Parts: sequence; structure tokens; C-alpha cells
Amino acid sequence: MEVWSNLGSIMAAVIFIRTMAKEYLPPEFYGFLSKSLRSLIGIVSSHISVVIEENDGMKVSEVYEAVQTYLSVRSCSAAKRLKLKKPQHNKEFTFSMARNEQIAEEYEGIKVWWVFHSSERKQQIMFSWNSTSEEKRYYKLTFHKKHKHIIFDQYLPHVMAEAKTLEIRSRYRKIYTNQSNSRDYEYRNRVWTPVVFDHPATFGTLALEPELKQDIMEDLQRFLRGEKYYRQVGRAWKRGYLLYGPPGTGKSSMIAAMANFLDYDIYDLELTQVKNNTELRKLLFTTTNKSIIVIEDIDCSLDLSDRKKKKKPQKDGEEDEKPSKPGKPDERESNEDSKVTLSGVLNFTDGLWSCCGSERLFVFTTNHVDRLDPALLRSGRMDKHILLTFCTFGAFKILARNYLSIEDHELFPDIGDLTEAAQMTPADVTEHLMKMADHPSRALENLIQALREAKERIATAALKGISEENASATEGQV
Ligand SMILES: Nc1ncnc2c1ncn2[C@@H]1O[C@H](COP(=O)(O)OP(=O)(O)OP(=O)(O)O)[C@@H](O)[C@H]1O
Ligand SMILES: [Mg+2]
Repeated sequence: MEVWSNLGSIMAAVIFIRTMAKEYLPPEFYGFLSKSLRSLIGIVSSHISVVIEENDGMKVSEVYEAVQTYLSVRSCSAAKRLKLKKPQHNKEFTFSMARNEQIAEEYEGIKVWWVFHSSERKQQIMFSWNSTSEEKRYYKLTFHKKHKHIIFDQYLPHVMAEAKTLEIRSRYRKIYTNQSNSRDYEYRNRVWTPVVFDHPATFGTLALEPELKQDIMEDLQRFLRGEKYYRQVGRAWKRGYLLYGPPGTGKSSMIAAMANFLDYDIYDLELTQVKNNTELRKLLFTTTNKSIIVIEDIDCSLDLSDRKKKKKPQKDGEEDEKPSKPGKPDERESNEDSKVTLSGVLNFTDGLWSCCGSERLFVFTTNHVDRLDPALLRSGRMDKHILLTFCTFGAFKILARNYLSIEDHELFPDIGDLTEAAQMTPADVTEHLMKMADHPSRALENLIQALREAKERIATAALKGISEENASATEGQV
């Protein structure tokens, strides 16, 4: 035991000398001293160190994040200097080690040391006098050489497993967006910015025909259990859903319900903010497993005809041609710099890169399914097409239970007679129910009135349509 504590003191002394030297010595002397100390430790020590860096190429290393979570609990009792944080996506305070802080712990009688390092690196911006600084952060794990196998085969998997348990216990689910230029250092270099996802929609609150709801839930459950099956049949473990239907029929609510049901994070991809197909691929690559990748209003954010266009020959590395912009006018403007093409999105959902993670759902929504390219709709990309439509009587009963806390009422049959012909969206129905939530009878009367008016409007429009048709037919004959 004494040997360990001596070694711990030596390491602490070395860290202290290095910190002081960095503060007070000129950089060239510090570099030399640091190198010498490192090789000296290497010679006398029978220990090895493993470095776990924060950045793993394009994304934050999963191991780094796991180590951070794992040590956050231990640092609370073992470290002398701590950083206290309450991240947005966590339910509780978290602790992390301050710079150069060390924690020792024993695993199966083996002693290991963790040290947290961080250093700032200046980066010159091309063609500018300015420079940006980037922080390089890493954990260093030190242990005796003879325990190498136990550390790699047992201890590190134990760290990963424990971190996962801790994370599930402490975190809120997250929704990521690719829209923000975050000022928070933690997210500055990341392509996705997370915020807490706390949407209350569940399959219980969704107003859908019970059979459709059951079918979707079973499909999701099959997907959850499907890891072995997907591997066996040679498919990436992912599934695509297309939710289509008029505005206000519950497409976005269904995505929230799916995330709550599966306990997945959501990546809300704003396609108009993506510069080109390369960036799209990068975004895909940096999503985590167990997530839903959402593109809402896909027909508005992308030119869906580019596959049919004759392509210009391209030079190596050149992006696809710029699409013309359909969709809503405001989106056209923001899409000005975007060179994402349909083929980019097709590859995103079912190309070779789409299998770089697993347990992912792709969910696209649209109000106009007829505008989508068949290639986007085929199985393997959008495996399940779900039409969300006007409020049926079955769906109404769910809304009445949720909004008015009633299972039945004498006015229900009247509503049942009107729902189909009135073609009212669940969003409109909920508006009527919410206004009079304390008086269910009045809420239902108001709803019946609104349903009658909607039915009449539809009937009048239909009559107008027929008479216009007849008029043009007569004009044709003349
Ligand atoms: N099927 C439904 N079940 C329960 N609530 C619903 C349903 N459809 C709509 N709503 C309610 O109406 C509102 C709008 O629904 P939502 O945003 O999910 O519609 P949407 O289909 O995504 O519309 P859009 O096409 O305009 O994006 C929500 O606040 C939700 O509470
Ligand atoms: Mg929506």
C-alpha cells in the first residue's frame, strides 16, 4: 500500500513541477523539461498510461464521455478540487475533476490513477491576423503493466457499463438541432446542439384509431428487439417512417410519442441549414445510437426532382448542382446556400454511411406525399408509411378522455355522426375541448356546432365545384 501512496505522491509532485514550470518558464524550456520528465517517468516506472482524448476525429469520443460520467461520482468523494455543474440535460448537479486533478481507485485489488488534463492550443485562422483557441482535454489512466489485461478486458468495460447506468439514471432525454451557433464552449465545436427534451406526448395521449396505434407500437417494439435479426439478414439496424397528412393531425406529436416510447434522443435535422451533401454526411456520422433522426416537411426543404435532372459532369470532390427551391417562400430564402440534393438525402437514409451507427429511426414528415420522389419512399428508406388524417370518432374518444376526463356522454352519438363528414383535424378538435375543459357538456355542444359548420362548408364547396365543372363543360360544348 505504501508503494502505491508513494507513487501517487511522486505523480502529484511531477504534476506540480510541470504546472509551475508551465507558468514560469519560457515555452522552449518548459517543452524540454516536460519531455525529460515524461521519459524519466517512463524509465523508472513499471506503469503504463492510457490517454483518452475528448475529440475522436469529428465527434466527441464516446469513451471520453463515459469516463467523465464515471469519474463524476468518484471525484465527488476523492478529488480535492472539483468543478461543479448543472448541465441543462441533467437532473442533478454533476462534478468533474479540475485541471491536473488526480483520483486513485482500486478495482479487484488493482490500483489505478486517473488524471484530468486540459491545455489550450492557439490556432491561426487562415488569411487573418486573428487566432482562435481550442482546448484539448483528456483523461490519463495509469496502472501497473502486469495488470494490463485485467484493465483492458475487465476494468474499462466496467467503466463503460457503469457510466451508461449512471447516465440513464441522471439525464433527461435530449433533442438536438443543427441550427445553432452556440456560444457555450461545450457545444461550440460540435455540429449538433442539444437541449432537454421534455415533450409530454405519449401513445396514450395520441388520438389515433386504436388499431393503427397498436400496429405502430408493435412495429416499434419489434424494431427494439431486432438487433440479432437485422444482423442475421444483413441489414443495418435502422428503420424509416414517413408520417404524412394535413397540418394539425399529429405528425410532430407522434415523433415525440415515439421518442418517449423508445426512450431515444431526437435529432431534428433542419435541412435548409445544411450546406452540402458532405456536411449532411457529417451530421449523420455524429448522431448517437438509440436516436430518431427527423426531417420535418421534407418536401419544403429539398428539391425532390434532382434525381430526374440530367446531371452535369462533375469534377472530383465537387458537390452536386444547386437545386431550385420549391416550398414555402421563407424557407426558400434560408435554403439559398444549401446544396443538399435528393441523392444526398437518399444516401443519408440508405447509403453505405447510414449504417455507421445502429438503432436509429429516420422519420420524415410531409403534408404532400404526392410531391415526394418514389426513390425516397421505397422500403429500406421509408419502411412504414403512416397517414395521419382528420379526427375520427375513435380518435375523438381519446381526446375526450384526455381533455375532458370523460369516457362517455349522451352527446357522443351526435359527434360520431358528424366526424367523418366534417373533416376536422385533431388540432382543431382539441381547441374546442380546451376552451371549456371545466364544462364537458358545453365543450361538446360547441364542438358539435363547429362540426356542423365544417360539414356545411365542405358540402357548399363540393356543390360549387360541381356547378363550376358543369359550367365549363357547357362552355366547351358551345
Ligand atoms: N392525433 C393527435 N392526437 C393528439 N393531439 C393532437 C393530434 N393531432 C394534433 N394534435 C394536437 O394539435 C397540435 C398540433 O399537432 P402537431 O404539431 O402534432 O401536428 P402536425 O401534424 O405536426 O402539423 P404540421 O403538419 O402543421 O406540422 C398539437 O399541440 C397536439 O396537441
Ligand atoms: Mg408538425
